[in-house]
Amino acid sequence: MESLTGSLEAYLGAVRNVVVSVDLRSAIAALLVVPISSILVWFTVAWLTSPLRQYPGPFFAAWTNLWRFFLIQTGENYQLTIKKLHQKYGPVLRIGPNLLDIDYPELIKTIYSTDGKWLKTEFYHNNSTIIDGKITYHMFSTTDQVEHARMKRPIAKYYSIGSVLALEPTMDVVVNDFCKQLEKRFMTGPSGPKECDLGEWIAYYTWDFLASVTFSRPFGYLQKGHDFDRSIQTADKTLDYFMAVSQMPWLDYWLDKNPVVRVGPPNLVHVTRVAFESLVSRLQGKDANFDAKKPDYLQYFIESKETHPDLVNDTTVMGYIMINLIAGADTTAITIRSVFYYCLRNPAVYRKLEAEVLAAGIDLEKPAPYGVSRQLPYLDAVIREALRLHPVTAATMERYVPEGGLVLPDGSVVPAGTAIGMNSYIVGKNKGVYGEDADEFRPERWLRVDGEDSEAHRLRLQRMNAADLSFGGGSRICLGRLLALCEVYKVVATLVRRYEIELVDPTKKWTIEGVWFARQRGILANMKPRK
Ligand code: HEM
Repeated sequence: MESLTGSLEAYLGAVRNVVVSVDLRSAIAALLVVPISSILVWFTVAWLTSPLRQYPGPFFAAWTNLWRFFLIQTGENYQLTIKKLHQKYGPVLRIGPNLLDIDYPELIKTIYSTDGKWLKTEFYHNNSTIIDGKITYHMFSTTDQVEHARMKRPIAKYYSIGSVLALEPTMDVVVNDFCKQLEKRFMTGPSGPKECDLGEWIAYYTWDFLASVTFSRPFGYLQKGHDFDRSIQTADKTLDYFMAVSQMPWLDYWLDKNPVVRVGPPNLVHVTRVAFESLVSRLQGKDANFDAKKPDYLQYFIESKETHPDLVNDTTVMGYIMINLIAGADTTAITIRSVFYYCLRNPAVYRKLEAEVLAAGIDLEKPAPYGVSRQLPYLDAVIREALRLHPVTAATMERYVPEGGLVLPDGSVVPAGTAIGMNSYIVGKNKGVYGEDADEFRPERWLRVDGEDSEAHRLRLQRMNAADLSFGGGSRICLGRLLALCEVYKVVATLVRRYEIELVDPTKKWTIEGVWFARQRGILANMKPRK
């Protein structure tokens, strides 16, 4: 009897447990089902009612920005995928619930305009710092046109060709130092000639170059021969963070700008410290690196404090210094690498370039003057072609469509508030502008061809120039482009003049890392001095 009662109790207990667990499971299910189904309904309604539904693109991209977020993690595959999708779907591609990437070079002037109506989107916002507890944007990342004009006005003139050329004596010191190090370490040193990771060394050159023209003091990468403070590596990580998080800008508030635990990329500690020390010692009149007869950007920026006391203070100057370094070093390195990589893989091109540079009367012992190198048509064609085929940035430069919408060439209207833009990597290869061989490196396309009269060449050039987005466009066009070009023309002409250069393995392809700054690796070269 006792055992029967025990079994009954055990049975009832088991039934109770089942009932309780069934209740709990249904409660949990109810709790999950409601929000999940609401989210699904919300996404479905948004998808069904979106005015962008008419534009083609990958299925998931129309639902969530996560599609781009994950694709970006695959590096170069991102730009290759966007290119393939354009080939499949045509010039208008929906790559986000509210984002269109278009390949209409004829709309560059409209979207990247100077009328101040096409605002940058929040894509740019995480490129910012917290100062006095407040998120602070700089000239590249602010989306507010009035604030942008206030930042740019005091210093714009220092990026004109006149101001840039005043820095040429300082540039020459860095170019000479670059050559000295290459010769010592890879050509004539005690260990004899050996192969050089030219891509790496170009980065040492550009970082030291930018530091020298900015505050008359190189970081020392050339002298030390490696990324001794890991700043170059850190800058790469920062850019990769920028590109990933920019796909869903709100993420930055949870990560880098999180007030409790910061989960952002590493800080550029050493670069910031050197910049800060230079500013302080200059303001105190104790900067031993500065020669008052040789201007630098720090001097220009301090001058801007006097000319625009209402707009510029020491914090602004620090921001100006940092943007010079961050926007200027990797970008120019990528361009110089492209020039050498493409030319050295195309012997006929390289031979033409050598012939032109060697005939230009550039002194073997001195860096090529900008005035001379800028006048060399084939060098110019080579640099333009490198910027076209491998532009520094390989992502959509997003802008908001203003009031009134945008009528596309197919007659459809993109409503105001849509994020839209072009990608230099895509428009630079537009076959309507550059021809069927747009995917090939052919500098001759920039020159007059046999049988082409000067008017036809002028018109063709005009069309290619209008489609050139390698430095962006409109009121947000690259501020440092003349400085960058000066740096690139000088160093390419100097290296070609002084050395015989060849790739260790001309058949080996470089690898690309990154999307916003598509950085290349694996450009190994052998070099020897010209007789
Ligand atoms: C070959 C080298 C360079 C390339 C290809 C390049 C490319 C670009 C591009 C494409 C943009 C526009 C981005 C956008 O609208 O989304 C830009 C903006 C900018 N660049 Fe460069 N850049 C180069 C070198 C430099 C240098 C040397 C500096 C300064 C020392 C610099 C400073 C800036 C600044 C400040 C902006 C923001 C301009 C604004 O929003 O008003 N860049 N650059």
